[in-house]
Amino acid sequence: MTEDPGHVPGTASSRPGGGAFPPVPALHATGLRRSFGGTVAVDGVDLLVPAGSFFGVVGPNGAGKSTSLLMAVGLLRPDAGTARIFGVDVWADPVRAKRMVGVLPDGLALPERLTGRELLHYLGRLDGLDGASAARRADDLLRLFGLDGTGRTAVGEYSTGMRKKIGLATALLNAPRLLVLDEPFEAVDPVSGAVIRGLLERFVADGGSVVLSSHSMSLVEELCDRVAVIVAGRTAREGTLDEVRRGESLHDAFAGLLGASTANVEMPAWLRR
Ligand SMILES: Nc1ncnc2c1ncn2[C@@H]1O[C@H](COP(=O)(O)OP(=O)(O)OP(=O)(O)O)[C@@H](O)[C@H]1O
Repeated sequence: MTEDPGHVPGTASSRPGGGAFPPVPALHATGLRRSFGGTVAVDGVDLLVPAGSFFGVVGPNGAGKSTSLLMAVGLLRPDAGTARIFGVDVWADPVRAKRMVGVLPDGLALPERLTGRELLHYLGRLDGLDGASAARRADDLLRLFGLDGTGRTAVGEYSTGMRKKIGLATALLNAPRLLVLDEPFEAVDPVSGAVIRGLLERFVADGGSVVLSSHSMSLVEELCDRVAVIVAGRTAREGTLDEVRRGESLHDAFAGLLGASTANVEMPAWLRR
């Protein structure tokens, strides 16, 4: 079943009888579950990302954020659960669903021997762009991310931050309506970080939707209007930023959900001077 995928993000659809459908979410995942062998990675994650929102996903290491995002965009098959992008089921109609989303997965595998420009041009052509458009978008994106001086350098020789930026460029290449970005600021220098941040804010201001996972609570607090906290494979709390932090800082709310404290760190005796 679909939920009116042609609907314009952020607006209520009207029907002839005068009533209004609720706006179609940019992303709606329910009951996601996934195990790897004996390890339960995700054990009941729900994500409701309204169209036009800037949505943050936070959680401790190993909580299941990356696995949940992969399932939500149709890159990893869940053991159970559903995921829809603008109402289109990512498993029933993957081509249509994937056309609307740009993804930066964790540990993105890239063709190592291509230059950044060749990679973007090639992916653009695979996405159906004509040669001139693919070349123009490749050049625009390389310039945007400060990679236009990389010349003949193969992606395999890129630094960690450069790989993150070329990954982001690939996510933007097909001008998606939704961006799902797994730790987009990780390993990125401060100037590039500011560019990415400005770009994402502009993307949302223009009607796009963004889901990003991050370990930076301050960044999530500054950028996101909605947040999901994933703990031990489940959505522990989800809502507007204020609903999730409940009068505290996001950091304190997060630590509280984990029952964690950094006040009394037990230093092993052998490490003491
Ligand atoms: N391909 C895989 N094979 C086996 N186990 C996996 C695989 N992918 C993830 N896991 C396990 O699933 C759990 C959740 O991992 P995941 O990467 O989704 O967590 P995360 O919240 O994104 O963590 P981090 O913040 O450290 O990136 C972990 O226990 C991890 O070891």
